[in-house]
Amino acid sequence: MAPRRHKDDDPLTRAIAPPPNETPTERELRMAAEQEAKRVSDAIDDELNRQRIAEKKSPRPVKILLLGASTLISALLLLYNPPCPPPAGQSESGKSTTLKNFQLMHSPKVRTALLADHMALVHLECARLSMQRRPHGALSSNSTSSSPSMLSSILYQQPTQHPTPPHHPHLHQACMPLRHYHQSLYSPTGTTPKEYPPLTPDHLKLKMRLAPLIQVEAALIRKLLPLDQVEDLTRSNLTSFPFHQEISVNSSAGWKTAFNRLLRNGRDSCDSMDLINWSDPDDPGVILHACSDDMIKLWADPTIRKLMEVEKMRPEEMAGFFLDALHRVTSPKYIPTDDDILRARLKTVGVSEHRFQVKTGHLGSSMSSDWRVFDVGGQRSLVTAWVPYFDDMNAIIFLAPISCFDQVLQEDPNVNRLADSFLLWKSIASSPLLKKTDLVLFLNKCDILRTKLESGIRLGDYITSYGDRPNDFESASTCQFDFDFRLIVRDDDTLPSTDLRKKFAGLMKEHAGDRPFYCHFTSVTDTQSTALILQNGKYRS
Ligand SMILES: Nc1nc2c(ncn2[C@@H]2O[C@H](COP(=O)(O)OP(=O)(O)OP(=O)(O)O)[C@@H](O)[C@H]2O)c(=O)[nH]1
Ligand SMILES: [Mg+2]
Repeated sequence: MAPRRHKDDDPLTRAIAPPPNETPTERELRMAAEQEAKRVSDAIDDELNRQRIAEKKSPRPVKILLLGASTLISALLLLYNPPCPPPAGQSESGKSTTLKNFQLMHSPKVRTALLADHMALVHLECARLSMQRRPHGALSSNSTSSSPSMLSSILYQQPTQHPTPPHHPHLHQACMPLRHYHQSLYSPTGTTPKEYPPLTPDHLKLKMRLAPLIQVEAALIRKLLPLDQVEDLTRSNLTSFPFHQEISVNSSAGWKTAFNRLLRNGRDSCDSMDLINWSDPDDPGVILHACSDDMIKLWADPTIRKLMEVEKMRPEEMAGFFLDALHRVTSPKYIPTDDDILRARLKTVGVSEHRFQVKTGHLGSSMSSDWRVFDVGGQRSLVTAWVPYFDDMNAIIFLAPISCFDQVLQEDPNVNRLADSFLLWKSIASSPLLKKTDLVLFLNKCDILRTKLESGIRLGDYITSYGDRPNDFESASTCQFDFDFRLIVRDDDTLPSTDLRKKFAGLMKEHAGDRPFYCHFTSVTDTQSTALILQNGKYRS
């Protein structure tokens, strides 16, 4: 029989036992410290109880979950079919941008806090794009660029040679327009021969003058990420700066900004002097300002434009639209505008809750001034993190980027992104878990859809039955046609005849019966129109 343990053997008892040979004075001090600790603990308990009672008495908050394609389908599959790996998803549908609209409208202090981080983000975007080193997979979903690394290799590694094809064909295809992907599939070598314009010694000089941007990139990443994340990155296989990967911020981690300090000091406005140390020659803002003319020169250079044309790159459609505003964003007086804040891209990792006081509440719930908006990162690894948020949401805002008709999923080049959105919408509408949740559909990125169609990208090249109908936004969004996408391998690729909005409405009716269908054509980077939708409660369309 095992010997009985004496209570003094218990490590916890030993840990809290008074020290042996304790003097009366020491004992007195210890007792006082213990009493103080108990007082603090009781106060915390009282406060928590008080908050619980207050929350019970106050009207229920309106809870809104922001979802884009991938997050939802991954969770549903996990719930219904755990062994099945979640499918590839679409991030960049505009969830965080919608959240930022809420923040700009309802939280002036948060707006101030966003400034410093977004200045760094805008600068990072300029530095990376000017070096043509935007990371793989980090193209905004509005981009149809096939391979920024290709241009990078021309400009930065082999300036006088033709580039070699990328090492990883799958990555290369990630955001490739279907047509080009199609061509590459059926061309004998797997790639279409391209004619690159020759570079001159002036381009080499330009490249050398822009070299300090590498240092800027590293410094900005350090500025943006919490210390532990920077350390993790440095420890990973990317052992040195600059990092060839997309920057993401875990929503639970506070950004480490100068502005958090300002906020703590009660400041709610700023000027650029708060954000750039002009006496430090290594400050990213100072270097960018010094490189500004060369960056502008680079982007105006006809050879570089031609290179981008050959590579099917459309920088104006990327998040880095700031390249058109280089002079403004690198000027000493630069402070990010609301537009800049909405357009700067930072991938979300994790689930974050944001609280707002809203004067009128809609979305089909009880009136309440307290709104809680949940933003969920679009990566599949986060699935389990946000599943618990499902059951008590008043509404889900589901963002379907409709400009993606000519793009395929990053992880599955056989699936058209728009077709994937239909599938995901169907999954939400038919989910028994969401029976009591209002579903609000944002058909997002309308501005990009319009630009794409105007630039001559034909809907009919991707959606067969669209045929020769007028290639403009109005026809595309309202005309009746079959959604039979090219290059879709799923069984349900022949979809019923309807227009874009009606297609989603039809799926809702088919799978959710007579539940109300709230739908909006949105460009959530447009603060004014988005504010109208969010503020005036025009949810019923
Ligand atoms: N032009 C345009 N850009 C948009 C629109 N909506 C989002 N974007 C841009 O698309 C990029 C991605 O948007 P996010 O809001 O970060 O996407 P997300 O869904 O939060 O992505 P994850 O965090 O990766 O899940 C950002 O650069 C946005 O500025 C839109 O309606 N029009
Ligand atoms: Mg996000």
